[in-house]
Amino acid sequence: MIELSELTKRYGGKTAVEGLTFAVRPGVVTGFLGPNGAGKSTTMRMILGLDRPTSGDVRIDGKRYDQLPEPLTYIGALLEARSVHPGRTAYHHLLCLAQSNGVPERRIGEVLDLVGLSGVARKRPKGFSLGMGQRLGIASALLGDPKILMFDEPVNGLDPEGIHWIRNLMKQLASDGRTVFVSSHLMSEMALTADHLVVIGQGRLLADTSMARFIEENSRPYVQVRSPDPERLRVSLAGAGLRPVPQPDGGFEVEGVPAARVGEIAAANGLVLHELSRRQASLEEAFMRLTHGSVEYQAREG
Ligand SMILES: Nc1ncnc2c1ncn2[C@@H]1O[C@H](COP(=O)(O)OP(=O)(O)OP(=O)(O)O)[C@@H](O)[C@H]1O
Repeated sequence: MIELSELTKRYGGKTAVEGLTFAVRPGVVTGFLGPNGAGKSTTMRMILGLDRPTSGDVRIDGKRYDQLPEPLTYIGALLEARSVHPGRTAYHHLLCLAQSNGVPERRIGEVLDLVGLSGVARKRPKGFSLGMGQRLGIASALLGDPKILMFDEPVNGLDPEGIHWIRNLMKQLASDGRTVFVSSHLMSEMALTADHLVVIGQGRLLADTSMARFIEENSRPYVQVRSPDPERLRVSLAGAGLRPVPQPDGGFEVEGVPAARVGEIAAANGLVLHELSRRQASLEEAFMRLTHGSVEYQAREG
């Protein structure tokens, strides 16, 4: 478990993270979301002891990072910036990490196998593709067989096969009972991967809730309905006190009513329907709605 308590970080006059309190629990994938500059990387760096909090504190299974005897065996992380010594082979890179963390050498073969890099173990990572580099980063994170894993933008720049692989790996790690904390800007990907969400904006906590509740609380469900006779459908729905919103495909979106009621109104008016479905907004729409007020860098609408 990762526990943050009133965590605050200031860089001069700039407050990057302010009073963050939340816990990341084992057994589920927890997504970490926030607009650009919200403070996600700063928070992750503080969890790993790479940045000192101005105030507040972070505990990894009850201990501060600098109190962990062999940190890699407690928490493994993939951060955005890759830090691999250019002169070392993939195997040698992992060997150095293993030796400084009391990890037996045989574990290197296991993690290389797990991430699919056994064939290039003796090659230097400077010739690796982005996907191979990410796999090596993940091998480093898994090396100490830690109970807690943290990934900052793990799917950045990966092809669909690589994205699919990382998604399944994270789910597998969580179902093994590990704590998995992952940041990403790809909402559709996050919706497929995370069970729980922590959302921040301008350094402050905006939400700490399950994926399903987050979407439900930050979006309104609606009914999508389509008929070969759209004008009569519109008149019938409006006559029943509803507000059908026309869509480009000739259908309507209707808020604040169950799908069954829309079907009954259509039947009572002898209307044929080609579509009647209940829709929930996507994670992306829910995220945009929640964070709208805390977006720091916003492009002008063209
Ligand atoms: N070393 C630093 N010195 C000064 N300001 C910093 C430093 N690191 C981060 N910041 C500022 O703190 C804020 C939070 O940055 P951070 O990189 O943590 O955000 P983020 O949520 O990870 O953003 P992104 O999604 O763009 O990666 C930003 O306004 C950033 O400019």
